[in-house]
Amino acid sequence: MIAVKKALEIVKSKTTSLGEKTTKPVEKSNTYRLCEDVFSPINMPPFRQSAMDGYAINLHDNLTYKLIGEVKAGDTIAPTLKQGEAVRIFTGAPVPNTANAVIMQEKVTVNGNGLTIEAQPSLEHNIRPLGEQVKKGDLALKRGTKLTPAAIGYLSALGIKEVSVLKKPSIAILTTGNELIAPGQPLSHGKIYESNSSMLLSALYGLKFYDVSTHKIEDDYNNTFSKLKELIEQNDLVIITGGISVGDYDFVGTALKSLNVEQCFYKVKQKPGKPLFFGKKDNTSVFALPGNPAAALTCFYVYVYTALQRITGEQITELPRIKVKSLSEFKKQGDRAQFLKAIYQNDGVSILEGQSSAMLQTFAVSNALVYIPEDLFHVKINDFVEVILLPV
Ligand SMILES: Nc1nc2c(c(=O)[nH]1)N[C@H]1C(S)=C(S)[C@@H](COP(=O)(O)OP(=O)(O)OC[C@H]3O[C@@H](n4cnc5c(N)ncnc54)[C@H](O)[C@@H]3O)O[C@H]1N2
Ligand code: MOO
Repeated sequence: MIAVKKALEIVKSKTTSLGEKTTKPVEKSNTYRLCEDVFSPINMPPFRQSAMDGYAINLHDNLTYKLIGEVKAGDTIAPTLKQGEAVRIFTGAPVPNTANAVIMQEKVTVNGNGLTIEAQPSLEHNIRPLGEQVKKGDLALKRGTKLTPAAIGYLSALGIKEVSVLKKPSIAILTTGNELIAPGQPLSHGKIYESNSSMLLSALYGLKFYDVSTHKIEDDYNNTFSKLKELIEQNDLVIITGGISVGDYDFVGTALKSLNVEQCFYKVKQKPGKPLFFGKKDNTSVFALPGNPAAALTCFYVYVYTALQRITGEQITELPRIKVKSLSEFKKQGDRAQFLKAIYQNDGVSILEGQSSAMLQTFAVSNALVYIPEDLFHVKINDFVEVILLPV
């Protein structure tokens, strides 16, 4: 059995960025990282643009101008202004080449064709210069930039429709157990509804991993072997739940061994999630999570999350951890490190009742896990504890 910290170090050292490229439509590239520099195909803005609703003028040394026309957003033909002339103009409209300032309408007096301004503006006042944001051919976004809604808007504004990004992993979830029935089917004695696949699938979707398939097998060695062989060959990450403990019908460990999956660790000194397995076959990472649902989800947030961040080339690979005052007292039994379901609010963290690894009802209302290291046995009210913030 290895310590939590050591297990996390091993996950980090054994996982690395996939380094494969793929092309995505820009609107579907949120959270992907650019794998190439993007150069702007246009000047942005592509023309001298009015920043205000008002009047574009061709300056002269007098405060009165003659109105000769109008330019609105989208107009492609521009009037020609002589010195001392003005046109009505609107925000976003192209400023005629013959105008050199825009005066907002609140600062003028209009009298028929005559326009009087309050004071002489500076040259190019209220005009967004051509290429102010980025010039044609210049670097728009660097390789490695994580695409956010703002970045997607920016690239779209440059007319870019597709981006070359780092591929995200293809992931398979495999649930094991004769007792598992799909929700919607009648429940006979001895059976339970299978819940780990929808739980892990939604956690992955929440983290923006969409290339995920789910599979289910019964407790049968040959099926376990052949299904795992197929999934490991076809995916970058395989997440198994159940069948990893020491029961006579727990076949996952032996099947992984026969498939020559390198065992990086098996069994961690923690509660829940003691029988956690992590292994590698070529470039595929394999996690066998305990079947107990709360143990499976805890291991997902602590270990699988970290592997996913490493595989996608992120610098920060663990969920945020903060030190917060405990609003509860907690006495630990045993000497394993513990991850306790908890609710974090501004004034502190409450450790909840009902910490069994078989139960999800406590987890369902939690937004944090309190980490109790191996050498901590008693948490008193107002003691500072380490809190892992869950992405919920
Ligand atoms: N003699 C020992 N027995 C057990 C030990 C041990 O050290 N010695 N460890 C216990 C611990 S701790 C855990 S955790 C479990 C893990 O066992 P497995 O990973 O082999 O999981 P299963 O036995 O297949 O299932 C455990 C539990 O979870 C339910 N389950 C499984 N899959 C799902 C699913 N997809 N959806 C919902 N629920 C699921 C399953 O029915 C069991 O109740 O081993 C202990 N035993
Ligand atoms: O380690 Mo198990 O996950 O406690 O139930």
